[in-house]
Amino acid sequence: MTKAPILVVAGVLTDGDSILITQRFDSEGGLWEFPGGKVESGEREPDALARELWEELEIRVKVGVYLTETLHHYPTKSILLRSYRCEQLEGDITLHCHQAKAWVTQSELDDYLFSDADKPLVELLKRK
Ligand SMILES: Nc1nc2c([nH]c(=O)n2[C@@H]2O[C@H](COP(=O)(O)OP(=O)(O)OP(=O)(O)O)[C@@H](O)[C@H]2O)c(=O)[nH]1
Repeated sequence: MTKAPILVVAGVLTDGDSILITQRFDSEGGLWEFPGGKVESGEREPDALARELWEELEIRVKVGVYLTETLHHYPTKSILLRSYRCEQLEGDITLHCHQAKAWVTQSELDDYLFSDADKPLVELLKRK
């Protein structure tokens, strides 16, 4: 039986020309992604994203425009990844759930290995 996809929200934070990306721990595959996480039952997506960015990075954000969504089937689960632009309002980034962060320009995105679900978003950001 096919399981329902897990709804995940991801935030695209920018500082000038740079975009924030975060790297999972090696024990979780070590791939790069956009910070965010699973939407809890009854939660609005922007609220979930703001909560996740607080939990993961200790920053308060304003969630902005919706960017895109990708339905990706991993071998053991399916993810519906929905991304939004975010503006940092408060806080200094402190990593709680990732091993590294990087601020990268559009052209540098190709230098990082992303989760498969993120590839359409990466392509979109390279064109923006
Ligand atoms: N946050 C985030 N998760 C992503 C991205 N791309 C992607 O495939 N995922 C997957 O989506 C799922 C999100 O899980 P998570 O661990 O970040 O969410 P969470 O904080 O709510 O998890 P928890 O269940 O450990 O509390 C993971 O399986 C992760 O690998 C992405 O760009 N950002």
